[in-house]
Parts: sequence; C-alpha cells; structure tokens
Amino acid sequence: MANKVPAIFLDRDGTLNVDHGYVHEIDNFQFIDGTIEALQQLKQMGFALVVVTNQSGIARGMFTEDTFMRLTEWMDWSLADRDVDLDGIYFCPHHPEATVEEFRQTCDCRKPQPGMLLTAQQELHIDMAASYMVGDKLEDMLAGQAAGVGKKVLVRSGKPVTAEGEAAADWVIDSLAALPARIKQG
Ligand SMILES: O=P(O)(O)OC[C@@H](O)[C@H]1O[C@@H](OP(=O)(O)O)[C@@H](O)[C@@H](O)[C@@H]1O
Ligand SMILES: [Mg+2]
Ligand SMILES: [Zn+2]
Repeated sequence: MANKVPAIFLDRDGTLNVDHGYVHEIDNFQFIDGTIEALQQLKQMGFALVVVTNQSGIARGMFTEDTFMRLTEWMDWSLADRDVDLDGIYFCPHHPEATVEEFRQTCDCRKPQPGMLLTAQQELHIDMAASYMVGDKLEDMLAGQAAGVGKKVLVRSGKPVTAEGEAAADWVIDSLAALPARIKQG
C-alpha cells in the first residue's frame, strides 16, 4: 500500500481568493496576495493541495453547477500555469433551504460537516494527523476538527475573525502567504 500523504485542505473564498460574496465569475475571482507563491512552497514541502469549498450559491439559484465548473477549470489552469497542481477540488452545492430542489438537503459535505475532507482522505490516501485545514470561518475549523485534521489554521484574509473561530483554531495567521513559514517554525 502506498504511503499516506500530508495535505493542506484549502477553503476557497476568503482563503485563496477575495470573498466578494458567492463569487462565480472569472472577472470577480482575485487571488489574495501571496497565495500562489505560498501554494508553490507548500507543494515543494511535500503537501497535497486539496480545495474544499461550500458553494451554496448553486443551491440558492445564484449560479449553476456548470458556471461553478467553468470558474473552477479556469482557477485550476491558472494555478497549473504557475506550477501549482491541485491534487483535488471538492465542493458542496447543497443547502437545507435551497430554492433549487435538487440541492435542498442536509448533507454531510457542507462545512462544518467533514464530508468533503473525508472523501478526499479516502480518494487521495491522506494522513489526516499530518494535515492542515486552512479557512476563514468557524465552519472551516469545525470541519477540520471533525475530520481529524492535525492543525486548524484560521486566516484573517476573509470574513472577520470571530472569538468562536479563534477558539476553534490552532493558529491564526494573516493569510495563506504566512503558512509555509509558520509550518517550518513548528
Ligand atoms: O469559503 P468557501 O467555503 O470556499 O465558499 C464560501 C462561499 O460559497 C460563500 O459562502 C456563503 O456562506 P453560506 O454558504 O451562505 O453559509 C457566504 O460566506 C459567502 O460570502 C461566500 O462567498
Ligand atoms: Mg471561506
Ligand atoms: Zn453538501
């Protein structure tokens, strides 16, 4: 059996790109400063890079799954072009009060539930204890905790940091740009 790999689980909006609110257009997708360089370093440090994003805008009828996929392909290619190959991209299109019926459910993938992380663990053979969950909200920290991720890291680059978010996090850093150095520091 292949050895397990450590991963960085990455929230999308507020962590990789500026959270303008339910971002679904390329023109509105803006990488946060230092993100791509940080991903390059994390990759070199041996981490698998796995995006885990709640996309309730699909359930809310704000944009379609196809629109999300188009933006995701663009994001994936933009990163690959800068030597950052993502190892997995997982998204939750659901919401319990969805206006679009097919997405109306209480699922196990919408963060704070750990479903996306656990699916990735199985599919990519991830060593959860050696992994990190990086996000801007309490829900990201709780998903990481429920999935057994070693360290939960809250970033200040998205939604305002709350006391609950801070309490659930192991580390609070300004943005993803600070993560490689923080990991090396131990
Ligand atoms: O940060 P990730 O998980 O990558 O994506 C979050 C987005 O899907 C949107 O999620 C919404 O939360 P609700 O889904 O409405 O609770 C709000 O936080 C929006 O501002 C945000 O853009
Ligand atoms: Mg977020
Ligand atoms: Zn879901």
